[in-house]
Order: sequence, then C-alpha cells, then structure tokens
Amino acid sequence: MSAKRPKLYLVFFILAVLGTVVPAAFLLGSAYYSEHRQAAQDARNVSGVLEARLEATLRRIESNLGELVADLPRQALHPKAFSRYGEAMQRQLAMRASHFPEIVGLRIIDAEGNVLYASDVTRPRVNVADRSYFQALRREPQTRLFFSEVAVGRISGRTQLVVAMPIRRADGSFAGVAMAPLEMRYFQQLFDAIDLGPRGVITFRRSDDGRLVLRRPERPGTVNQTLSNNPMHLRVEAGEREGVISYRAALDQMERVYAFKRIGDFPFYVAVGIAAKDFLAPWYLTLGITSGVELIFLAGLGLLLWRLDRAERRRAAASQALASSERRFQQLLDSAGEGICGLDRQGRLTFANPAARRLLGYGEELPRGDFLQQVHADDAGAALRTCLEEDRSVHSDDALFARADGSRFPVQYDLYPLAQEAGVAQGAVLLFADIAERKRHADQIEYLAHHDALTGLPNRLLAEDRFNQALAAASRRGEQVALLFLDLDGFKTINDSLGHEVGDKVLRAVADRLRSHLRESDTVSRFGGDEFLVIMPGLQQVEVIYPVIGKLLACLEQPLALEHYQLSTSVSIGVAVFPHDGRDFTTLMQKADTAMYHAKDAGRNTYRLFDEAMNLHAQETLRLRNNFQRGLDGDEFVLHLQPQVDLASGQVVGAEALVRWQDGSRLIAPAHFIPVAESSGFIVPLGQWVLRESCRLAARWQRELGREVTIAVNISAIQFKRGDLERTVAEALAESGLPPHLLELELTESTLLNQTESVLSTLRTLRDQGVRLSIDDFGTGYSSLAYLKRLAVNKLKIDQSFVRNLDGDAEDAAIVRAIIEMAHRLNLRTVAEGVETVEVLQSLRRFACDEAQGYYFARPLPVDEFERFLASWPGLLPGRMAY
Ligand SMILES: Nc1nc2c(ncn2[C@@H]2O[C@H](COP(=O)(O)O[C@H]3[C@@H](O)[C@H](n4cnc5c(=O)[nH]c(N)nc54)O[C@@H]3COP(=O)(O)O)[C@@H](O)[C@H]2O)c(=O)[nH]1
Repeated sequence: MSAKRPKLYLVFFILAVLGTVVPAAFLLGSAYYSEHRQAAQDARNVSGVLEARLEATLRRIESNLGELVADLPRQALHPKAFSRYGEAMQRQLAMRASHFPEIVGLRIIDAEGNVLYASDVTRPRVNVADRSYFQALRREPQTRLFFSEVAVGRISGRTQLVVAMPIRRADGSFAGVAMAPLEMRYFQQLFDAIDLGPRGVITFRRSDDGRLVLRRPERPGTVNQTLSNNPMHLRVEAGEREGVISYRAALDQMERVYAFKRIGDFPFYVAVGIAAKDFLAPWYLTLGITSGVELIFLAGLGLLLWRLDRAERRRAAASQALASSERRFQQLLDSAGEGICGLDRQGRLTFANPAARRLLGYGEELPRGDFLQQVHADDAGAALRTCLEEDRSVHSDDALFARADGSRFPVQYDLYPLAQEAGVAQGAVLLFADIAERKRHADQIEYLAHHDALTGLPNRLLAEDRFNQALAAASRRGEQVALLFLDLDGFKTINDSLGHEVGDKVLRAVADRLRSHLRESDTVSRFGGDEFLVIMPGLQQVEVIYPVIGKLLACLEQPLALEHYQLSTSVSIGVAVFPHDGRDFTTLMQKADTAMYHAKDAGRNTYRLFDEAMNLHAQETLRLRNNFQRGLDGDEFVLHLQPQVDLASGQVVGAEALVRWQDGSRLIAPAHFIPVAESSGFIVPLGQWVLRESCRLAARWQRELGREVTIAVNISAIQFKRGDLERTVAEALAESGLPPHLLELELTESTLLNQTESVLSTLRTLRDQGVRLSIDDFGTGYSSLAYLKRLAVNKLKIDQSFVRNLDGDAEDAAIVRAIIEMAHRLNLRTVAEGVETVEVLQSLRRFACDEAQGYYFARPLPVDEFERFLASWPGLLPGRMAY
C-alpha cells in the first residue's frame, strides 16, 4: 500500500497537468486562430475599401481623359493654335481637374512632346518627349491607357504617376497625348489615415511586373522596385484577383497576414498587411498570463505532492528500517553465545534466547515463578530481586547459576533495567555467559605465569611473592628468613655432553629431591638454567638452616640413575639472611648469588654464608669488568717480564710475559683481574694483545740485541674456547717477524683436561708450526701423562708450591725430582718456578732441572729494566764451579 502511494501521486499530477494544460492549450489555440482570422478579415476589409477607392479614381480619370481626347479639336494641336484655343482649353482642363483632388492636373501634349495646355499653368513651355508614357504611346498609338513609373513632374515638381491616353488623328495616327499625373502625396495621406497597428503595411503595386507605386510606411529606395519570388505577387501573377496570405516579409522580416486585391481591370493591386506581433499581442498576453498561472498552479501542486511523497517514502523507509532492525535484533538474540533473558517486574521470565535455554537446560516451556530465585544458586537471588524492583543495574564477574536439573555452573552476568513506559518500569534484561572454560584457562595461565614449566616449581615471580609474604610475617614476629641460592656444579658439562633431554631429567630429579627434603612451609623455586632458590621462612635462629643445607648437599651428592646413565651431581649454595644481609628480595638475591660464587670458588659442593667482604669483592669485580675496555683502549695494560735461566749454561734463555694493569697510580696484579677477565670473556682481546706485544718484544731482542730469548705467554682456557688462537698466534708471529720456536705457550693442566678434540688439533697445528708448548703449574692437577704424549709438549713447568720449600721438605723434593726424571724420560725439558734462594737453585741443579725462574734471579720486570737485566746478566751461577 505505502509503496503504491508515490505512484498515485505521480498519476494524480499527470492528470492535473493534462486537466489544466490541455483545455488551456485548446482555448489558447482557438484564440490564436480567431485572432488570425480576424486579422485576415480586417486586412481583407481594408484592401476592399482601398481597391474600391482606387478603382473609382482610375475609372473616373480614364473617362475624363477619354472625353477630353474625344472633344479635343485636332487643330488645337497645331503649334500656332494656342492663341485661338489656349484660354478655352485651360478653362476646360481646370474645370475638369477641379473634380479630382487625387491628380496634380490635366495636360494636353502635341505629337512632338510639347505640353500645349495644362489645367494649372497658363502657358507651359515644357517638353516631355523623353518620358516613357509619351514614347510608349507614340510607338503604340492604339494603346487605350498608359500608366507611367512614379517620377517627379516637370511642371508640378511633385511625385506623381502619370495616367496617359493617346490622341489620334482621323486616320488613327499619333497626334499627341492627354494625361493626368496622380498625386502620390494624396494617396499617401489616404493610406496613413488607416490604422493597421504599428507594424501594419499597405502597398500599391503594379500587377504586371510587381513594381511598387506606393508603400505605407514609406521605405526609401523601394518605389519602382520590382518583386521576385514574393508569394503574394506570385499568386497575383497567377491570375488571382484577391486573396489572403501569411508570410514573413523579406524587407523587414516581419510575419504578417496580407489581403490583396486587384484594382478593377487596371494593372494594379493593393495589399494590406497586419503584423502578427500586432494582432497577436493580446493573445500573447493571455498566453503569458495563462502559462504563468498554470505554472504556478502546477509547481504548487507538484511541491505539495513531492512533499507528501517524500514524507511517505520516509515513513516507508523508517518502517522498513524498524522491521530490519527487529529482524537483526531477533537474529542477534538467536545467534548470541550469551544467554539473554527478559524479566518482568516480579522477576518472572518473559523470554529466553536459544543460548539461555541451552545453558540453563530449559525446553520450549519456560519456568514459571520467580526466575531469579530459581537460577541464582548462590543465594543472591533476593538481592538481585531488590535491584530489579529498584531499577538498578547489576554486574557480577563471578556467580553461580543453577540449571534446570539442579547442576551449577559459573557465570558472569549483567542485569539492566528496561526503560520505563508512562512512568512504569518494564522489568529487566539479564545477560549471562558461562565462564567455566574461561576460568579454566585463567587458572592455567595463572599457573603458567607463576610456575616453571619443566619442574613445576614456583618461578621467580611466585618465589618473590612468597618471600614478600614471609618477610612481612617475619617482620611482625621478629623472625628471620633465609634465602638459599643453589647452582648445580658441572651441569653445563652434562648438558653439552649428554644433551638437553638428559639435562632436563637431571633438573627434574634435582627439583624432586629438593622438594622431598624441605618442609611444606619452605619454598623451592627454579630460576631457569641450573639455578634454584630455597626460601626458609619463620626462623628463630639462623643456625637451624645448617642441618637443612647439609641434607640438601648430601641428597644431591647421591648419584642420579637416569635410564642408561648414572650421574654424579653436586651443588654450590650461597646463603643470605633477612634482616641481617638485606631487607628486600633483590638485595638478598644478589648477596646469596655472591655467596654462591664464593662456594664455587671454594671448590664447589659446599655452601657459603654471605659476608661483607664478599660484597666488596663482588663490587670490585664489577668495577674491573666495566673498566676493561677503557684499559685496553687507553694502553693501561703493560707487560712485565721474568727471566728464565738455563741451569747448565747460566744464560738467560727465556722470559715469561706477565701482564699488569696500570689503573692510574695503582698497578693491579693479574691474579686480581685475570679471573674476572676470564669470566667476562675479556681475556680474549686481552690475550691477543699480550701475544702480539710479547712477540714484538722477543723479535726486537733478536733483531736489535742479537739475543734469542724465548718468550713464554700464559694462555687461558677461555682463549681456547672463545678465541681464534691459531689465527691470533699466526698474526702475532707474522706481524712481529718472530721465529715460531721463540714463542712458548704456557697452558695449565686444567686447561688441557677440559679441551675438546678441536682444541687439541689447534695445539698440534701450532706445535707443527714450531711454536713451543709448556705445561704450567705442573704437579697441581691430574698430572696426566696421556696428554703429554698426545700433545708432544716441549716443557714442564714445575709448580712453585713444590719448588719453594724444596730445600726443607723431603716430599716436595721427591716430587720435583720425580717430575724432572719423568720429563727427561719423555724427552721434555723442565723449568722450575718460584726459585727464591740459592739453596733451592743448588738442589734444582743437583736434580738436573733444565731451567729456573724466580725472585732469586729477578722479579717480573718492566720491559726496560728487563732489557738492562739481560744486558748485565753475567751468565754465571753460584756454585757453578762445584757443579
Ligand atoms: N692468562 C694469562 N695469565 C696471566 C698473564 N699474566 C699473568 N698471568 C697469570 O696471573 C697469575 C699471577 O701472575 P703474577 O702475579 O705475575 O705472578 C707470577 C710471578 O710474579 C710469580 N713468581 C715468579 N717467581 C716467584 C717467586 O720466586 N716467588 C713467588 N712468591 N712468586 C713468584 O708467579 C707467577 C707466575 O706464575 P706462572 O704463570 O704459573 O708461571 C699467574 O698464574 C699467571 O699465570 C697473562 O698474560 N695471561
């Protein structure tokens, strides 16, 4: 219905247009034709009147001229007859002419063209033999009547058209002319008196050749002009005597209705034209007014209908939008995953979407009675009911709803009061979602966020939280809390050599053991890697932790049986205690960590309690770490050289390069910074610098002093692991030009023990190039003979702990002697370090030790001092003579 209405408006409008425009057009059309007819009639009337008048004039002139010619004595035409006939002739002519206001006068002309008599001039002495009428009549004397062109008369001086009649003798020959010039001004005045409207015209023309005789209004240059292709003249030429015709005039481009009429039998016709613009002016006015009124009416009607149509369309669009909104709303309700229920003011269910029915286990039939009481399993129904009555919205993130079968499930819900109508609340909408799954996820996320995935132990976050709780309780009760920082010994080796899977099993097993040896109130946490933390809260005395630590050390010492492996583990433990060592988690953790490193340094598989000295040491370590690069860039590292003396020749045959750090005025010993450089990795660039500098010095001594002094350089285990030792050595040799046999690399036993096959091959390559290898601190480690053979080292450096007391300690002496003998059997040279006394020197010589190094000869010396020492060394050893 509503869709059809706009079309109805259009039909109505079209009918209105047709109903008003068509009659108006018809009436206007009738009026138009009527105006046309009237104009034609008017033109015809005027042309009829004018024709009658002009015909009468011409006929009277014709009869007068005829009478005059007939009555004229032919002797009067003789040139000398004027005296006899002149007066009488003029009188007669004047009398006749007085009846014709249309003519200028009457004239009698002889056969030579002399005007003999004139009605208005006594003795005219004018000749007209050159005039067309005269010549035409002389040529054709039988002509009845002749009409000339319009011209200015010679006697009158006025514009005229001559009507001429021939005078014939008895034998019919030409004797002269009688003529009457028509006064054009007279006819002009006659035409002017007729009102044909401002653009009306009257023309008087010749019917034979169309020449214009007279036109009203006048148009200069048009008189005597012929016509060509004029539609009216064509009809006259065709023989029509009268008629009506409409056309646009070529002369002024004006549309007119013309009525034309031939003037009796004379060769003239008169045409009367009334301009369309004149006779249609009232019609045009009517047309304008009618059209205006019509347009205003139709525009008003159109506007009204358009507004009605628009209002109708809007109404239709609004109701469509409402319908689709309702559809969408219904779809929303049906497809929503959330339960949506409508409630009345009494808490009764008015509707429930499919999700609500499914979640609550309802069928088609909705439950009756107080729905809120039924559904709210946690007894909050009454409270909710109150909110409903008070039009308050309610939100709950965690509530329990009861299903139809009585089972319960967790929900999140919102209760919104419905808008009031006429001041009365409409009830409420209840939206709820089953959050069981979400809760499970949240619990899972919560668990993962606070536990270590591998062992299931609390992670750092939860440990910190537990610690803070323990700390708060301890603060209240005046108790202490211990933090035990545990790091597995040698775990990295297990991981690297047996793989991560075995490593993970070890970690899980360690976690289980820790858990099983601690109380419920203690927290065991894993910090990632092989680091664990134990929090022991509520301690009255710190001493109670010692048996626990003992238990932990003991339980982790027990070999772990993992599938095919029987693995030995141990742990180093650092302990920090609240409030003694700090009052917050971060500080205590740092301190427990520091203490743990001291436990590692102390040989592992033990524990250390944090003390302030450890802290200072840790700070110093940090300071050194931060300043290493600056030291290297600023040339703060220097080499000191300690001579090595050949005990057979007494000559200085070598020097050990020992690095020092000139940190401002402080000269830092290597024992202080080398371990830090090793733990930070800085030992790699530092070791490269030592190698380059050592080679440069030994090459200079060879080049400048002509001395072949072997330079012994200490190589750290880290340089093997992280540095490109082979290339570094090659570059140092190439750069300095030192022959490889003058470079000796000092390696510790422990370094060699932990090396992989690739490191051993590096050493063999160096050895093959001619670089010497010596084993430093020999006797303190495993003293494995196997690698001596495999590496083909050149020299053993007997540790100074055996050498120093060699003289007074029989055991040390035996060890030193055994090392020397064994070395010699293996074809190795020996060097004893730490020689401080002449007695020790003598003993070494007795044992046939090859070289010696120690304070007895010189302390490690700066380069210039060493060079002076080298130059001044006498080459003689005490007791040499006795040897
Ligand atoms: N990886 C690198 N290690 C280096 C480098 N430079 C030094 N070091 C290692 O630092 C440790 C300490 O060295 P230093 O303080 O220089 O001590 C050396 C000697 O001064 C000392 N010595 C020598 N003779 C005596 C003596 O008669 N009595 C006595 N009490 N001490 C003496 O022994 C140290 C040399 O030891 P060693 O290397 O085992 O020959 C030291 O372990 C260096 O290895 C370096 O550039 N790289």
